[in-house]
Amino acid sequence: MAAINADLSVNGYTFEDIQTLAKEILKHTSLRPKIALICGTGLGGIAEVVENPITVPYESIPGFPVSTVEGHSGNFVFGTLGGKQVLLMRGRLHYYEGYPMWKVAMPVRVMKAMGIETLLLTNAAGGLNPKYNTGDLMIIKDHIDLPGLTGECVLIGKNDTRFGPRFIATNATYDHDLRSKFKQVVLELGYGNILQEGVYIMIGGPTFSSAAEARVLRMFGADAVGMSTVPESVVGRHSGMRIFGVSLISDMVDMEDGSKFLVTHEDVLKTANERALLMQKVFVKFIHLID
Ligand SMILES: O=P(O)(O)O[C@H]1O[C@H](CO)[C@@H](O)[C@H]1O
Ligand SMILES: Nc1nc2[nH]cnc2c(=O)[nH]1
Repeated sequence: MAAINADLSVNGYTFEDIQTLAKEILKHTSLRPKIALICGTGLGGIAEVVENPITVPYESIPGFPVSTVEGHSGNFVFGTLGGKQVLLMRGRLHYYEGYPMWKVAMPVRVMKAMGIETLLLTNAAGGLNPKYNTGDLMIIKDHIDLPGLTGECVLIGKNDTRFGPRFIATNATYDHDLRSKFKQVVLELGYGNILQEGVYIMIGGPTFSSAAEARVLRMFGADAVGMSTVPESVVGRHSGMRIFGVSLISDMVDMEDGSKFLVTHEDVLKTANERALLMQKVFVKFIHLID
C-alpha cells in the first residue's frame, strides 16, 4: 500500500489517500453498502443486530486514526440490517480528542469513496429545550455549527473539487423524506411520547456547558447540545450524500447554576445503555424503509 501523504495544504488526506483507505477497508468484504451509520456515544449496540457482521478494526487500517473515548469501540462493521447492506462506524472521532476538524470528518470522505450515498448520524446530546426529557429521541432538523461560526469549519483549507465544491449551502442538510420515515417508524413502534424534532448545536468540548453557556446556546435557538455530528454532516453534504441525524437526549442540561446534578460521561453512557434495545428496533425498521 502506498504511504499516506499527510499534506496539510489539502487538509491532511489527499483525494488519492482517501481512495487508498477506502480500497484497504473494502479488501475485507465483498459487500458494497450504500447506507452508513455513525454510532454515537454508547450507541454502538446497534451493531449487535447486524446480520453476518464483518468487523474491521481501525488499527488494522494503515493510516487510520484511533478512537479514544469510552463508548466508541473503534471499528467498522459491514453486514445486513433491515434487509439492507450497511456499514456501521463504531467509534467516531471528536475534536476534543485532539484531532483537527478535517480529521474528525475524514471517515465520511472514506465512506463516500466506498460508495456510501446515505449517511445516518447518531449522537448523545444534552437537552436544552425545557420540554424535553432524558431518554427522548430528537430528530435533527437543523444544526448550529458553533466551531464553524467561530472559524473552525471542517471545510477550512484548500478545497479539492473532487471532494466537492468550494462553497456549499448548509440549509436543508437533513433530508425531509428520511426524517418523515424515521418519525413513521417511531410512531408505529409506539414510542411517539419520546419523539422530538429540533436543532442540534455543536460545542468543541470536552467540558460540558456551564449554566450561563447553556442559556446562550438556548438563546441561539438550540434544542440539544453535543460535541460531534456537525463536521460529519457538513462533509457528507459537501460530498453530495443524503443526511439524517438523531440525538438521544442523555441528560437535561442545567441552565440555572443551582443544580446539584453535575453531568458525567457515565450518565451519558447510562442513558445510551437504557435506550440500546429501542435504538436497535427503531434502526432495523428505519433502514428497511430507506431506498
Ligand atoms: O456525540 P457523541 O459521539 O454521541 O458523544 C457525546 O457524548 C460525549 C460526552 O459524554 C461527547 O463526545 C458528546 O459529543
Ligand atoms: N449536558 C450535556 N450533555 C451531553 N451529552 C452529550 N453531549 C453533551 C453535552 O455537550 N452536554
